[in-house]
Amino acid sequence: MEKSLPLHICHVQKSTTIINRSHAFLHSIALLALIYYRASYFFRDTKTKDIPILLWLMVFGSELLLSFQWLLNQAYRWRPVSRTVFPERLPEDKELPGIDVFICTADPNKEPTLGVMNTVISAMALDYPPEKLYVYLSDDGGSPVTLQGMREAWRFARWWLPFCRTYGIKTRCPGAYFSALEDENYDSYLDTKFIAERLKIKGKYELFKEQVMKAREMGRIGDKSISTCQDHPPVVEVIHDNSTDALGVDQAEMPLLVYVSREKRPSHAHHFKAGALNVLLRVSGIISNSSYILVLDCDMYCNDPSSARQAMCFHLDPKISATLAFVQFPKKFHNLSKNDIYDGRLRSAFAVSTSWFMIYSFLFLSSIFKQVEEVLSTGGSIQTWWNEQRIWMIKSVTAYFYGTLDAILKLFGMREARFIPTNKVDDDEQIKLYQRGTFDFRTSTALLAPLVTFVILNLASFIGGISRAIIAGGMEELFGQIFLSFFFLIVNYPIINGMIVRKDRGRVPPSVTLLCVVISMIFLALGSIVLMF
Ligand SMILES: O=c1ccn([C@@H]2O[C@H](COP(=O)(O)OP(=O)(O)O[C@H]3O[C@H](CO)[C@@H](O)[C@H](O)[C@H]3O)[C@@H](O)[C@H]2O)c(=O)[nH]1
Ligand SMILES: [Mn+2]
Repeated sequence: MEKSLPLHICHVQKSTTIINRSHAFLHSIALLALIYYRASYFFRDTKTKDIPILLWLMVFGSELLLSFQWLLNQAYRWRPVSRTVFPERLPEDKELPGIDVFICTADPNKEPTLGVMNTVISAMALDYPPEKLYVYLSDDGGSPVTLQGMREAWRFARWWLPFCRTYGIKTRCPGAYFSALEDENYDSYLDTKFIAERLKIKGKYELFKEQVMKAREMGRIGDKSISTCQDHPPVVEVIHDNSTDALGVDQAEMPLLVYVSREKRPSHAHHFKAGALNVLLRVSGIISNSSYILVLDCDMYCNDPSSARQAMCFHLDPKISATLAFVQFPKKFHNLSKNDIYDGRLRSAFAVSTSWFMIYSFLFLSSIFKQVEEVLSTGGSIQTWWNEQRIWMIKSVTAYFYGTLDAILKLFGMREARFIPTNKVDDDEQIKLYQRGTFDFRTSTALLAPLVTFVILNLASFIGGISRAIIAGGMEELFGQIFLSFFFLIVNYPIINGMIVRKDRGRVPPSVTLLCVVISMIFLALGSIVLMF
């Protein structure tokens, strides 16, 4: 028997490993020195304690927290690897295991049906034996519009799938394929048969779009009293269509497509996406019961048709399959602008705060240089790093702050689990601002307030520091304060710009700025009270 070649190879990135570990070593020494300095304060003679204990504790607490975060982040820096797969070495199609694809949607208004159906179609069009592929959509909205959309998607897929297979189309999400087409102009290189076929399929796609829109209009008029998002009976429907309109393929060459809307009643907790996935497990257990499951959100699509086969290169490897739970593909975002201000690319960032001066400066520079090194070596630019800094600060004072608050409240039983699906409807004005690299501050006051307060406090700290240095001297002592607040201010210039300069609708509303000035004054007053003790 011929010796079987490996399905995948894992390479350790040697040079990155060395850089990461040396950096981790130096950085941890500096952190330990800082912690030692902070802790030694408590053993000092009370007479030499010039800084109030409360302040010391607060700063120490946040430094410990940041150090802990830093430590956790070392996990994926310790042994960076890259993996290569060889799908061509997989067993023959008839020996491949079945895959159940689970897609969840919750609300046809926030998650436009056309987008959800594009996800469904891209999953059906995966390069995998169709008789081994089963696509399930869970509709928590229980909406007839979505069900009708599924029937239309099925009809269109009968044209789309053979088109993709014949011409080896890489982008299997039709919406993405046709919109990318508009930007490119390479038709002169292509044969006329393909161009004609593509035109035909584009026509079918336009028709499909129209049908989905029509279903939406009908849904609006339909009787809302029978069922709502929160209150509806279960529906399971295997989508099929026996109409004889010129078929693209035989039914046999299409993956099975199933619509599932679980029963929801206001009196019963439905457990959000997790609850929906549980129901899909039960339904698929009866219909197909495949050994492997691919989970997608309704706003994702498979951007590489071979991804199912790629995943199988890990799952079918006898060396690791016994201990392998899941394969995770990196999320790629489409429509990212060049200067991606919201840092959608998802690289992680970190930093450590304020003046045992040498140690601080070392930690500050060490984390900045490490981050710059990582950004540049992963193909980013200085601009990317700058955006990451800003978004890290923004997330720290908003998302992480509220997340922590939420976790604490939940711990004390003062809050129940809640989930509001993200709005996936395209907002043209918002997209325009984003493409121009301008922040859109049209969001809740709760989100803006900590951010704007953070900026105002740093502004106060910067101005206060400068004037104290001028009036009373002592530039050396105040250098840390002045430098750090200046750094925060320039990184967050877009917020200052949104507060003061901009006049468009995406600016920071003046009422929010005013509110934050008041909050900042309260903070400063509290600070001075603490300083008095
Ligand atoms: O009651 C619900 C609520 C949500 N969803 C679906 O869950 C998915 C994620 O919801 P979304 O509003 O897009 O949340 P995000 O914050 O964008 O999602 C991120 O965070 C979620 C919670 O951690 C993860 O499940 C997602 O994969 C991840 O993309 C969507 O397909 C929803 O349709 C349901 O099926 N039922
Ligand atoms: Mn999402």
